Amino acid sequence: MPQLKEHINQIISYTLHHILPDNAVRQKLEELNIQTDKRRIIVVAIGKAAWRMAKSTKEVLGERIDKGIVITKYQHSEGAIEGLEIFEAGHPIPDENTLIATKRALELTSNLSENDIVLFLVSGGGSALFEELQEGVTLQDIQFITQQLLKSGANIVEINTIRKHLSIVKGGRYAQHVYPAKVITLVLSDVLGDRLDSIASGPAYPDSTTSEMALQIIEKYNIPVSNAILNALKNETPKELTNVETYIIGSVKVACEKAMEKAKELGYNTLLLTTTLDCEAKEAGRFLSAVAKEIKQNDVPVKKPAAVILGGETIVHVKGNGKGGRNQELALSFALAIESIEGIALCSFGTDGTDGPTDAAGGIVDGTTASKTRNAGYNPELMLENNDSYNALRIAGDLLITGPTGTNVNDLIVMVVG
Ligand SMILES: Nc1ncnc2c1ncn2[C@@H]1O[C@H](COP(=O)(O)OP(=O)(O)O)[C@@H](O)[C@H]1O
Ligand SMILES: O=C(O)[C@@H](CO)OP(=O)(O)O
Ligand SMILES: [Mg+2]
Repeated sequence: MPQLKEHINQIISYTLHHILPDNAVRQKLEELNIQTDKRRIIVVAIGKAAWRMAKSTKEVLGERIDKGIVITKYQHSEGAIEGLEIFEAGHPIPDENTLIATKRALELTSNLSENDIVLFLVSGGGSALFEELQEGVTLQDIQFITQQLLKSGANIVEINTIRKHLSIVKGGRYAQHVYPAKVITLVLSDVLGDRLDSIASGPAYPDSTTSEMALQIIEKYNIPVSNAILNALKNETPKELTNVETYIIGSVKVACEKAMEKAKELGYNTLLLTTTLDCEAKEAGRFLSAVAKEIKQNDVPVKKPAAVILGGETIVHVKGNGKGGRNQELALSFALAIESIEGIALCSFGTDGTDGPTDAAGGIVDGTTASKTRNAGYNPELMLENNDSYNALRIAGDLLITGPTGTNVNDLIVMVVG
């Protein structure tokens, strides 16, 4: 069904264009009237959307910015921004450059006074990109624990509970560093339910998680850690901060709305199924195949031609040694369940343009996908089992490749039944 996939592509392009943070940043800064504030302004931008958020901020505030820094993932900077220092670092595992860049951010925001504002631009990815180590914790410790957590099936709230308690800039501690300056934070949310203390591990937000919770998570997922790490986890994060002001300027809900808008324009009956999908990726794929078949056969719960939209972040228990991501895994599982059925297509992708440790944003599949992989001599069921969704979809020619998008509001799924 080439036309269905073409429509999905149009829905995706439209959505990605309309969820760039530029306008939302501009609007919020104007609404807050920061230009006229007499205090000195220092910009600190972290995350995968940091560059674009900083660029729009510069466009609005110009010379009002005294100094600033952008810390983003490799290949996510789009060039120089006058007056701001730009750093790129490792994600999702922090590296030496994370520490170097963060050290610089801390220097730029040291010894501040009540006459200063830190304009903190936060997007997902910030946890790996903004890190200063607690005494007794090494970079290798953080890298190892992050690796273990990422493949354990732990969700991002759980992962960040650990990250917050091991860090001296996360979980509200960065706000303490800049005190008594005011931190005004604009947040692009990539966490379900927009939990501000979880997005980028909430460097300037009171932490709702505790050391006890962190220790329970270590136990729940059997993460091997030393006594030094257990001790570090016992350092409690701040639960109250008096110098922070926080605003959410975008989330997966906006992405879902934009996708619905374009689908309607293309003539589809639309259904927003959820903005909080959070189950195992391949189960979500299988479940959605059942919804698609119901629509195809009975026009239930929505009449054909139908576009069903979902937002969220699934999880994967990575057990195999293949290559993939949660969106590709969902798409492959869906493709297997609708193999050879016509009139159904689905795309699941990360709005940041990267799904797992791959160069794909996700997968865009239909009833021909699994057969194409099979006809090339591969076994797509085994590949799914081995968490090798990237190669299964690559062989079928059904990866979605966008490159870094400039934004990051979690994952979007567009399913169409014609
Ligand atoms: N081979 C694989 N198959 C499926 N998922 C994987 C695989 N390898 C890693 N992942 C998942 O990819 C996630 C990280 O993906 P990424 O797109 O970078 O996340 P985010 O955009 O939230 O930073 C990990 O949590 C892990 O569960
Ligand atoms: O930085 C983080 O903690 C998470 C959530 O905000 O982002 P990402 O999943 O993109 O790494
Ligand atoms: Mg994420």
